[in-house]
Amino acid sequence: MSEAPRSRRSTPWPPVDTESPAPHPDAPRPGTKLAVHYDQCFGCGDVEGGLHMRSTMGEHALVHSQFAVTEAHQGAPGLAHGGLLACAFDEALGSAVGNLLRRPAVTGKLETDFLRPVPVGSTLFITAKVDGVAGRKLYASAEGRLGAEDGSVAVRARALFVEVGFEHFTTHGDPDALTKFRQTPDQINP
Ligand SMILES: CCCCCCCC/C=C\CCCCCCCC(=O)SCCNC(=O)CCNC(=O)[C@H](O)C(C)(C)COP(=O)(O)OP(=O)(O)OC[C@H]1O[C@@H](n2cnc3c(N)ncnc32)[C@H](O)[C@@H]1OP(=O)(O)O
Repeated sequence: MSEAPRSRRSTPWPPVDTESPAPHPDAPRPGTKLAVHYDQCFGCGDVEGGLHMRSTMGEHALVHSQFAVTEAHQGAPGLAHGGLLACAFDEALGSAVGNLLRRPAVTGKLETDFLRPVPVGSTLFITAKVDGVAGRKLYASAEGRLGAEDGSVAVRARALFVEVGFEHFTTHGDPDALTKFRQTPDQINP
């Protein structure tokens, strides 16, 4: 297959003036395996049929995540479903934002570029970073490589996360589940 285009993007990123993302003093050190942020999370939790993603804090404020594509993740025969790939990137990007900035945030916008097919049986190595902060708006981007950290780029994504107060989750979510969530060791607990 010919080399995929380096970029199919024409719009600047981040799309607004931002400040450099200063990692939180309690951000995990490089080499730290990142904890499951919520055991019922479809992305990283121990959920049947979930993505079971695992992430590690890397050097230079990069977060490395792996998504092992199984038969349960198919769209076309033998190939990963694009929506599930977007989900994997939502998780990887959210993990970068949550762990580096330690600010509760939700995905406001998520865009993906699918550059190469991702086969069942492959592992996508996703590297995510926070690109900039503008008040509550937290911009992050990621790329996913096939089979190895230096494999071919198959997917790129970028996202806007919006910082929210914990009332976001109590108002719109399940307060009992949130109570359980906040009892998770090392969780963000303002
Ligand atoms: C998740 C737990 C986190 C807890 C912390 C643990 C961390 C642990 C570590 C890590 C693991 C995390 C891994 C998880 C990964 C998965 C995350 C998800 O799946 S999140 C679920 C999907 N997303 C939603 O359900 C949002 C639904 N939307 C909303 O609730 C609202 O629309 C919200 C909060 C996003 C914004 O609403 P407003 O009323 O608070 O604020 P307004 O004024 O509308 O927006 C604020 C600014 O953002 C811009 N904005 C908002 N959405 C935008 C968009 N789509 N495009 C462009 N700009 C947008 C606006 O234009 C505004 O900008 P201007 O301040 O005026 O400059």
